[in-house]
Amino acid sequence: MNKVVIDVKNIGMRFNMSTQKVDNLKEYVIKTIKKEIKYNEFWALKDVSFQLKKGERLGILGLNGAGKSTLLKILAGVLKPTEGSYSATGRIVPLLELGAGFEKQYTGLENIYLYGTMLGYSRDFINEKLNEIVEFSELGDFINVPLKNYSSGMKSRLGFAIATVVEPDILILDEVLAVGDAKFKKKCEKKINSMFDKGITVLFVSHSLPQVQRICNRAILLEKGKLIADGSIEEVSALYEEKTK
Ligand SMILES: Nc1ncnc2c1ncn2[C@@H]1O[C@H](COP(=O)(O)OP(=O)(O)OP(=O)(O)O)[C@@H](O)[C@H]1O
Repeated sequence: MNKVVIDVKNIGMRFNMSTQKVDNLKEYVIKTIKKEIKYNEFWALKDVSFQLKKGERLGILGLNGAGKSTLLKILAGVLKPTEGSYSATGRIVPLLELGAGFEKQYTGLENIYLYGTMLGYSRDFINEKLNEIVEFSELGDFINVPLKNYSSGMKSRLGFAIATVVEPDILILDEVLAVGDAKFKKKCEKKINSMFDKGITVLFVSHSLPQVQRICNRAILLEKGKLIADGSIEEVSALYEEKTK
C-alpha cells in the first residue's frame, strides 16, 4: 500500500475582516491608534482533515471563497493555520498565484535564478537545467526582457517551467494553468501526466472541471471552509456539479 505523504489534521484558518472602510494608510494608522477599527472574525477553513497517499492527485473543488487557495497556501507553508496541524513528506513544489516569487524589474533569465534559489535549487543545478527551462517556457528572446513587460500567460509559462524541472514529489498547483493558452495548457498537462508514472502527488485547484477531471483521481469539496465530501473524482465532481446548478 502506498504511504501517506500528506496528513492534514483539523486545520482551521481564521482571518480578521475589517468591518469599516478605510481609504488610505494615514486613516488606517489613526483609526488603529484610536482603536476605532473593528474586526469580525471569519473562518476561511474549519476543521479540515484528510490524508493523501503517494501518487494520489487531489482536485480541490468549491465555489468562490470556499477556502481552496487558503488550504493550498497553508500546505505550501505560506500561511500558518490558526488551528490544527499538517505534515508532508518529500519535496513540495508550490505554484501558487501568478508571479509569486518573481521580481518584475528583473529579466526572465534573472528570475530563473531568483525563483530557482527560492525553491532550493543550487546555482550549478540551475545552470545545468537552464536550456531546458527556457525551451519549455517558449519565451524565446523575451527571456532577456524584464518581467514587468510579460503577459500573465508568459509569467505562468516561466513559473511552470522552473517549478517542474525538478520532478517534485508533491506538486501544488493553484489556477496556474488558467491563463496559459490552449497549446501551453496541453503541454503542461502532458508534463504533469509524464510525472504520474513516477508517483508524483498533486494538489490541484482550477475552476475548469474538465481539467481537474483529466489530472486528478480523487477530489475533496469545500463549502464555506468546511470539507463536505472526499472521494473519487467522479463522485465528488458529480456532487460539485449538482451544487453549481
Ligand atoms: N489574507 C486574507 N485576509 C482576510 N480574508 C481572507 C484572506 N485570504 C482569504 N480570505 C478570505 O477567505 C475566504 C476563502 O478564500 P480563498 O481564496 O481560499 O477561496 P477560494 O476557494 O480559493 O476562492 P476562489 O475560487 O474565488 O479563488 C474568502 O472569503 C476570502 O475573502
